[in-house]
Amino acid sequence: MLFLAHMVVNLPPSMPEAEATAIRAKEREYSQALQRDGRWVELWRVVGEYANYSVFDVHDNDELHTLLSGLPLFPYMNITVTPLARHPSRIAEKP
Ligand SMILES: O=C(O)C[C@H]1C=CC(=O)O1
Repeated sequence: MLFLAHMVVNLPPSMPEAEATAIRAKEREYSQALQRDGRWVELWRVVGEYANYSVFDVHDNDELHTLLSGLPLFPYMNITVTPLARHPSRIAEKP
């Protein structure tokens, strides 16, 4: 199942820079592992915002929830999830 996720990151200004840097490094490692295993299919920065649009390919809602709630930045994110279905007018085929 494909899902679009909009993630907005709000790190508290009071968070020490070293802590913010460490959590961002963990987030990068976590997200790249999921990209490598094919579940995090797209990752795009929203221009001018500390936010992204991502596409996930997972088995079900529970898997997506587990994956999202495991994000190191999860406690500092607002996430909106939209389930996706194939558009009937789409030409490009993806397996
Ligand atoms: O930077 C972000 O948008 C938040 C998050 C998503 C992937 C990642 O590495 O960090």
